[in-house]
Amino acid sequence: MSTTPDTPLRLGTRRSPLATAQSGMIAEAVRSATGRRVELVEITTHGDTSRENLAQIGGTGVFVSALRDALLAGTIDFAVHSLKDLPTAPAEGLVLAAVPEREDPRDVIVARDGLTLAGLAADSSRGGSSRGTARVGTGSPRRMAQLNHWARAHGVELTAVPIRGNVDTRIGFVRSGELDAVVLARAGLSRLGRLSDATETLDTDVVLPAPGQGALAIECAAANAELAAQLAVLDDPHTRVAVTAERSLLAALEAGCSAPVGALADIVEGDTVTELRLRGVVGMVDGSSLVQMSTTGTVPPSGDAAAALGRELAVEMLAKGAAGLMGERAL
Ligand SMILES: NCc1[nH]cc(CCC(=O)O)c1CC(=O)O
Repeated sequence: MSTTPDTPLRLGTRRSPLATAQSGMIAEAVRSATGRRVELVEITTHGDTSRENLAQIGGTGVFVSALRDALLAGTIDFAVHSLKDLPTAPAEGLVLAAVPEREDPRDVIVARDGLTLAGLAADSSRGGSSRGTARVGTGSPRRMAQLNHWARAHGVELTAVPIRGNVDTRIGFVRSGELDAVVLARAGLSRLGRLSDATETLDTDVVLPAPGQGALAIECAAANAELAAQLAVLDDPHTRVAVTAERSLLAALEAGCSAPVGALADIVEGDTVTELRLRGVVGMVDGSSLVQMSTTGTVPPSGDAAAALGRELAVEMLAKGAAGLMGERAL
C-alpha cells in the first residue's frame, strides 16, 4: 500500500488573478513533486476588500496575515505568498518551507503607444500627452523615488499617480488614456501570461526592484514538519540566498515593505568561489536624493553569510544618510 495519504493538501490562496495564478502553479509543482492531491481554498484579506491606499492600511503585510491566521488555525495546510509582500520578521509557529526559483525580478512599464520610459518622457514634453507631463501610475514609494530621480537626471518631468487594483485594472488606466504608463513587476505579468503588454523592462540601474520581487514563498505550520520536508523539494538554494540578503538589508534599514527601498542580489558562480553581489537603493520619494550602494561577498551559498552581507550594506547605507531619506523616522 502507498504511504501517500489520500486527503488532499489544502492550499490557501487569495482570490486575485495573480494570487490564483501563482497558487495554481505551485499546486501543480507540489502535485508532481509529492504525488499528493492539492485543492485551493480561497481566503479573503483586508488588502483585497479595502480601497484605501496600501501604505495607509499597513502596507502589503495585510495580504499575508489572513493566510497566516488560516495556517495557524489549521484550516489550510500551506500558503503561497509573493515574497516581496512578506514582512521580514519571522512568523511565530510558521516556516518558510520553500523559496522556488525566482522569475526575472525587474519592473516593467506598460506605456501608451508602445513607448519606452525615455520615449514617453520625450513625447510628453513635446505635447504628445495632452498634459505636458507623463502621468505614470504607481503607488510604490520605491518606484516613485527612482523614477523621479531618473527624470531629474534627464531633465524631464514625470508625475507619479498613486493607483491601486489588480494588474488588469492598472493596465486599464493606460488603455483608457487616463494614465500614460503604469509600472508593474515583470514576474506578475509573466505569471498572468500578459508579458506582451509590457513596453519596456526597466534596467536595474534605473529602477532596482523590491527585495524579494519575482520570488514566491511557500509557508506552512512549523508543527507540520513532515509537510515542510515534502515542500522543501521545491526550494531553490540560489534564490533563497539572494532573497535572504535582500530582506536582511531591508530589515536592517528598519524599513517596512512600503518604504522606498530597492534591493537585488545575484549570485556569480566562479570556478573556485561563489560570489554574492548585493545592490541597495533608498531615496526620497520626490527623487531629489538617492543613496545607491553595492557590496560583494565571497560566500558559501549559506543563509547566514547572505544575511550578514545585507546587514553590512545597511550599515554603509545608513552611514550615507539612508535613514533620513525614508521619511517617517526622525533621523
Ligand atoms: N505589490 C503587489 C505585488 N506583489 C507581488 C507582485 C508581483 C509578483 C512578484 O513580485 O513576485 C505584485 C504586483 C506588482 O508589483 O506589480
